Amino acid sequence: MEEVRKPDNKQTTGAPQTTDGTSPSSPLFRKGGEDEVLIKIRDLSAGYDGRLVLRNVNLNVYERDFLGIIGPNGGGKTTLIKCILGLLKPSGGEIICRPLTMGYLPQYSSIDRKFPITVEEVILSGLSSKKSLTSRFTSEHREKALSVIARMGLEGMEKRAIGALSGGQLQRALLGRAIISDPEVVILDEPSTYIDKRFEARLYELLAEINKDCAIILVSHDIGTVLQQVKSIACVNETLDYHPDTGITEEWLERNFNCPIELLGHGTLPHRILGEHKH
Ligand SMILES: Nc1ncnc2c1ncn2[C@@H]1O[C@H](COP(=O)(O)OP(=O)(O)OP(=O)(O)O)[C@@H](O)[C@H]1O
Repeated sequence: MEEVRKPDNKQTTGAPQTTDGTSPSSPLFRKGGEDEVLIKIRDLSAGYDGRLVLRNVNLNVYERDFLGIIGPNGGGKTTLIKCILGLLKPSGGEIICRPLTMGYLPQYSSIDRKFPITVEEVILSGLSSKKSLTSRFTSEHREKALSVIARMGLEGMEKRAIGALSGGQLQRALLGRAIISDPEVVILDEPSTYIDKRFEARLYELLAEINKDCAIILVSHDIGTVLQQVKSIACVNETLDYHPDTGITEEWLERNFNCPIELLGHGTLPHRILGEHKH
């Protein structure tokens, strides 16, 4: 049973209402891709208060994909994620998927740090869908939370309120919440904003590990780092331009960012970008 999210049938489940139509010449086709398509996005448009910020977006997210989403500020990356998560109703087009478990790490700026909740409670809250509203977390849930706390390098901080964490520690706690349920898709919106270089290396090791069984969608401004981690890349700037691998060119970036971008070589992969633009 697939779920179809359309403007006029929010979160309706039922048979898919469109055929895939993907062909080898289509941007939706991934070279050598025999993996199942987990999420199909077709001609999606979305926005706020009648103003469209996304138009005609087409994208497939595959099983075990590691999709990087890049793009200029305000280009619509978070809006696309909100649509995928079912938090924002599309204005047009549709998102088709079977019921999937998704873990989500929101953008840091959207977190209320004054909310009175501890590290352990934040991480456990990622298992809320595994129990009824009124029942308590089981000892197994708590053991799982402890192992995630260790994986996130937050040992000893279990009972600390999130308001007393550094930015990087809070992002690690939120990442723990996103992965504790072993979801089929993990969506990370700017996960390394406050994370230091030492944990960033661990973060990407961890993502490579969970990517063995789980698709990852990673939104980031750090194009150089993203290109070294992901399998495919999409640039969102009102529309979406998909690249089935990471072999992108400066021209591709410039076209999508609408400004000059310089890639510095580092091994075989672009390492850093410099924007010499006026806006
Ligand atoms: N809740 C909202 N209500 C009205 N407009 C919004 C809302 N959220 C985002 N927008 C607007 O929609 C556009 C796209 O925003 P979005 O957050 O999706 O961009 P983004 O690519 O994630 O940006 P950034 O790189 O700065 O995080 C922006 O112009 C933004 O101001």
